[in-house]
Amino acid sequence: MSSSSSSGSNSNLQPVVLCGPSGVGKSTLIKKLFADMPNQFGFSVSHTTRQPRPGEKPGVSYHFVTREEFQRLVAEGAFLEHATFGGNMYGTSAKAVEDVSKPGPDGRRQRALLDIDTQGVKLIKANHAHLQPLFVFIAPPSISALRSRLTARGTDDDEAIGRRLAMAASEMAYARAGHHDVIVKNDDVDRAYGILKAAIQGTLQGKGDDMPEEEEEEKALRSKAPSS
Ligand SMILES: Nc1ncnc2c1ncn2[C@@H]1O[C@H](COP(=O)(O)OP(=O)(O)OP(=O)(O)O)[C@@H](O)[C@H]1O
Repeated sequence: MSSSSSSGSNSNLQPVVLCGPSGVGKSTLIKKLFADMPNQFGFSVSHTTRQPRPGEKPGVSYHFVTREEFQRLVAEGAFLEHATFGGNMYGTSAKAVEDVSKPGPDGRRQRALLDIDTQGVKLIKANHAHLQPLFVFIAPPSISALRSRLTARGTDDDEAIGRRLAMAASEMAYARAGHHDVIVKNDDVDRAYGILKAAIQGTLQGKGDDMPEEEEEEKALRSKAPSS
């Protein structure tokens, strides 16, 4: 684990990368972190090709760019991840992540918090290793628990849940190979949050939880996932 020094209130500005299957509870844990440690963490400002909405401030809400500019940034490898939603392109640049820990107008620095997928983790490791983040994998107690959570959340139909589970199986295989600094098994939210907080504060001994044993269902799902 490495740390950066700062003159602000945060002594450790190492970016935190949270990664884990859809529905595993990343947003839930992030919400707890923001409530428990207010003003210490910040999200990077994304780039987008969509038009600003009333009240949105360039460079604050988003970096608004043209499609050409966006494509140029993609070609330069500037993004840790990018995707198209509803015809508009969105991306998280390495520079935007670095900017989080630079002093803002009030002089305060924040620690960047990223919620990205395994593809993004691989890109950081391959092309943006200088960010030196703390890589945390949030693991489900089991694939069947993840299925129940996704079903209970009620935001996806069966087909989408199947796709998410196949993706989850491949992300879990990547995590089992030891690419993350810390594993947090989100069985009980408060217990999981305790481990996450200790990892972020640098007081965790070891690498957190063990990955759950690979289940037969997970193996079968993995064969259906796009290779990542
Ligand atoms: N430890 C837990 N036990 C049971 N349910 C949980 C737990 N943690 C989160 N949940 C529930 O699981 C669902 C998915 O959680 P959440 O939306 O935080 O996942 P996510 O990882 O952010 O998903 P996505 O990547 O799709 O946005 C929510 O309904 C949440 O309340």
